[in-house]
Amino acid sequence: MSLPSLLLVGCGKMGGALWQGWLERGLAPSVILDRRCEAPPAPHRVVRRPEDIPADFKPDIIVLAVKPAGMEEALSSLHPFLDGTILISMLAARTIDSLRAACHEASTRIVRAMPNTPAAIGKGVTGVCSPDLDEKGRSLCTALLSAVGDVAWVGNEEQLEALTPISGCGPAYVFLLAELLEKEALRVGLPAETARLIARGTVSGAGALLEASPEESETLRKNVTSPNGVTAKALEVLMAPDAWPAAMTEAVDKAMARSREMAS
Ligand SMILES: NC(=O)c1ccc[n+]([C@@H]2O[C@H](COP(=O)([O-])OP(=O)(O)OC[C@H]3O[C@@H](n4cnc5c(N)ncnc54)[C@H](O)[C@@H]3O)[C@@H](O)[C@H]2O)c1
Ligand code: PRO
Repeated sequence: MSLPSLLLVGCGKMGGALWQGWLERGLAPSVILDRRCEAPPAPHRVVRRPEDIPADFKPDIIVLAVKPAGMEEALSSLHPFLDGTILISMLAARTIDSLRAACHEASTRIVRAMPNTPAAIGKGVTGVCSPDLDEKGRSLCTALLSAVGDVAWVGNEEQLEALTPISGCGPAYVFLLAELLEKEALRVGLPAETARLIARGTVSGAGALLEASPEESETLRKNVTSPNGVTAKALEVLMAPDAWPAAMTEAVDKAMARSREMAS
């Protein structure tokens, strides 16, 4: 597959993960704009200032992955490239209306997306919505984003905001679990190297099983849990209503509230 003509703006944690995922599939953005991208593997494609983008470059798609606070500045510097393009914003807490306003009068079709960092290895999940796209535009975006993982089109921005604290933030919750398991492994007396190996292997192995198995996650959990056995004792603690279920609800609510606060 070849990519559409693509300008990636912002190549930090998230933009860099997308870039890495595309590169690993033999794809590459036509131009990457990042003011501090240090050691790019394809330097001829990377520019640090919008003035250094070739004036005759006409991107089909611009992927915006700067911090939400940098939206206006980035889009105003991109004005010569916005007419007739599709802009896919990866920004949390920036609405389609605010993106459109920041494009001023340009005839840009706006797409709002929420990716996650496993895109770097082609295992991302990206939620997407747009009121502006026809079938062809949707297919183009799907082709681009499905190169780095699963794509879930949702009907409106409320749904996109709802999935942000689940899939956008979700990898952080899973990495935290790996950190905590490693700490516990150390606490119960395992050597550091073993603690790291078994914590990472447990989280990544469970993730891989979840991916490979047709079973529900609940069934996979029950498969580990012998009646009246060892796991059951641990889950009594973790699954108590005021433990993980309550903590997860509170975490998602707090993340949603922060997203709304950042949007206002
Ligand atoms: N990190 C994640 O897991 C994640 C997940 C989903 C969505 N997002 C969204 O992605 C966006 C980027 O987040 P991040 O974590 O990658 O941040 P980051 O700070 O790591 O990356 C932002 C990059 O943008 C560059 N940049 C800033 N202003 C620029 C400009 N005007 N022109 C060119 N380059 C510019 C910076 O140099 C930096 O490399 C955010 O809006 C965030 O909401 C992040
Ligand atoms: N990372 C971004 C944040 O923490 C958005 C979702 C994941 O704000």
